[in-house]
Amino acid sequence: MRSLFKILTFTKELRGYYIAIVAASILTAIAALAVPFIIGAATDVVVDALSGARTESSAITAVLWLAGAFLAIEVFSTLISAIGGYVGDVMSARMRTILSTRYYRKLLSLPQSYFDNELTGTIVSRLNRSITEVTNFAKAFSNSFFTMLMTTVAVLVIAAWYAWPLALLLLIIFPIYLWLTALTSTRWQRYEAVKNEDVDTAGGRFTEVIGQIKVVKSFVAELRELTVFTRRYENTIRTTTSQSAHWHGMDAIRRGVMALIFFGIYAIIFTYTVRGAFTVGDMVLLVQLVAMARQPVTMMSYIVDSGQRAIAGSRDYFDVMAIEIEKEPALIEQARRPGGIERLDLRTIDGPALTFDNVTFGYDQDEDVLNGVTFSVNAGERVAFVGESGGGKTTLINLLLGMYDLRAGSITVAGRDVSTMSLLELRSQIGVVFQESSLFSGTIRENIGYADESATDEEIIAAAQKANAWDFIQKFSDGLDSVIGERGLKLSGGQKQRISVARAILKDPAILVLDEATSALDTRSERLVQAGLESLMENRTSLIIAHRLSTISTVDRIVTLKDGRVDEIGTPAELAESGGIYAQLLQLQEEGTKAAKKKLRIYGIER
Ligand SMILES: Nc1ncnc2c1ncn2[C@@H]1O[C@H](COP(=O)(O)OP(=O)(O)OP(=O)(O)O)[C@@H](O)[C@H]1O
Repeated sequence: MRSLFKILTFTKELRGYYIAIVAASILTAIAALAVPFIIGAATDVVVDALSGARTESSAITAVLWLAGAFLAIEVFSTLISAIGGYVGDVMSARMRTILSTRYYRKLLSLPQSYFDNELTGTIVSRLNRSITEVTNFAKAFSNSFFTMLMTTVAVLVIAAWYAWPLALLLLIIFPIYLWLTALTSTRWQRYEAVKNEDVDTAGGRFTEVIGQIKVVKSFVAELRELTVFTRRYENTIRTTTSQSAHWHGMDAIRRGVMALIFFGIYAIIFTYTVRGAFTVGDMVLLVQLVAMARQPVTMMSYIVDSGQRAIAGSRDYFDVMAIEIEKEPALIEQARRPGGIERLDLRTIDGPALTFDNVTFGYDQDEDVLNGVTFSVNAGERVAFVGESGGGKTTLINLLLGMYDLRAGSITVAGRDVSTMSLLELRSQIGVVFQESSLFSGTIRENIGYADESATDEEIIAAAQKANAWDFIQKFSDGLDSVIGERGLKLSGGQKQRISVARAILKDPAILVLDEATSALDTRSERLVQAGLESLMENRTSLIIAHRLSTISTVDRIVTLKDGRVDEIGTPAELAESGGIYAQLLQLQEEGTKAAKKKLRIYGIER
C-alpha cells in the first residue's frame, strides 16, 4: 500500500485534480446510495396501495414524486461523472507529462557509468510501461477508491440500523478479501518482475538491432535476432500462464468465500422479511444495498490488480529516480546560466593548459586501466597519444571530460582541479570530435548548430567553410536544410566527419580532443577532412588519438602508453630515435609486410 501512495505523492502537484476526482466520486456515491431508498419507499407505497392501506390517487402522486426524484438524481450523477471523467483525462495527460519529463531529466543527469550498463531500448521500454501502469492505476484509484469507501461505510451503517448480524457479515468481507489478496500478491509480483525483465531485455535488443540494421543485414543475422526476440516473448507467455493460473485460482477461492458470505446475508434478509421484521420495501432497499456492497468488492479486485501492475511496472522507474547524483548535473547549471560560459584563453594562464598528475582509474570494480599517469600539455600544443588498442587512450579523454571519478591523482585544466569545476564549466572548454559518427537526425543546420543554439546562418556557414563542408552542403538542393537521416545515415563517411568538425569549430573550445576516425576514407576525402581538422586545431590546445602515423608525425609531442602507464613523452623526432613504441611503429611501417601491418593495427594505426 505504501508503494501505491508513493506513486500519488510523487505526482503531488496533481493534488487539485485528485481532490476534484475524489469529490466527484463521493457525490456519485451519495447519489447512488439515494436510489435504493427511493425504490424501497416506492415499493412500500405500491404494497400499501395494493393492500388497500392507501388510496390509489395518493399512491400514484407519491410514486411519481419518487420517480421524479430518481430522475433528478440520475441527471445530477450523470453531470458529476462527466466532469469527473474530464478531470480524470486531463489528470492522466498531466501525469504522463510529469513522469516522462522527470525520467528524461533524471537520465540526462545520470553519470556515464549508468549508461555503460544499460541498453537504450530497455530504458525506453521501462519508461513506457511505468507510465502506462502508473497512469492507469492513478485513474482507477482516484475514480473508484473513494466511491468504494463511501458506499461501504454507508451500506454498513444502514445494514447495522436494520439488523446487526447483517452488518457483521458485510464487515468481515473486506478483511477476508484483502487477506486472500495479500496471499496472492507477492507471488504475482515475482512473476510480473520476471515478465518485465524479459520484455525490457527484448526491447533493448530490438532498439539496438533496428539502430544497426545494416550490420544485422550484412551478417545475415535477421533470423538469429528474431529468434532471440521471440524466445523472450515466449518466456512471457510461460510466465503469464503460471501467473494467471495462480491469480485466477486464488480469485476463484476469493469469490467462493464471498459467495458464502453473501449467501448468509441474503438468507438473513429474506427470513427476516418472511418473519415480518422487515417490510417488503425494507427488503428491496437492503437487497439493493447488498448489491451495491458487492460492487466495491469487484472494484477492489480491479484496484488491487492495477495497483500491483503499477508497483511492479514502476519499480525500475523509481529505482532510477532514486539514484543519487553526487555532482550537480550539467543540466541544472545550464538552466541557471542560459548564456553559457566564456571560453578560457589558456595562453593567459600561468603553467600548462592541462595536467594529469598520478591519475589512476578503472571502470566499476575492474582492474586499473590507467595507473599513475602523469603528463602535461601546454597552451597551443598538439599532443598525440599512442598505445595498444584497449590501452586507455579513450579512457584518458573520458576522464578529462569528467565522465568518471578518478581512483587516485588529479587532472587540472587551466590550473584548476577538474573535480572542483562544474561539469558545464569543464565541458564548455573542451570540444570533442568523436571517432564514430555522432550526428543526430534532422538538418545539417541543426547538426552544426548543436554546438551553439544561438548561432546565425552566417556563423554556421563560416564553420562549414572552415571544415571544408560548405562545398558539398551547397550542392544539396536543400543546402543547410537538408535532412541527414538517423545518425547522419544519408551522408558519406567523409561528409559526416566534416559536419562534426564544423560543429566543433562552431563550439570554439579552448581544448580540442580529436579521436581520429579509423574508417579509411579515400585520399581525396581524407585530404578534405584533414584540411578541416587543421583549421579546427589552429591556435588550439589539441589532444589527438591518432590512427595514422602521418598525423602523429606532425604533432608537437607524443605520449606513449604501456600497461596503463606513461612509457615515453617527447617530440616525434626524439621518440623516433628512442627505440620505444613510436620508433617501433615507424619501423613496422617501413617494413610494410602483412605481419607488420597486423602489429600496427594492434596500436590502432591504420596507415
Ligand atoms: N565503459 C567501460 N566500462 C568498462 N570497461 C571499459 C569501458 N570503456 C573501456 N573499458 C575498458 O578499458 C580499457 C581501455 O579502453 P579504452 O577505450 O580507453 O582504450 P583505447 O586505448 O582507447 O583503445 P582503442 O585504441 O582500441 O580505441 C579496455 O580494456 C576496455 O575494455
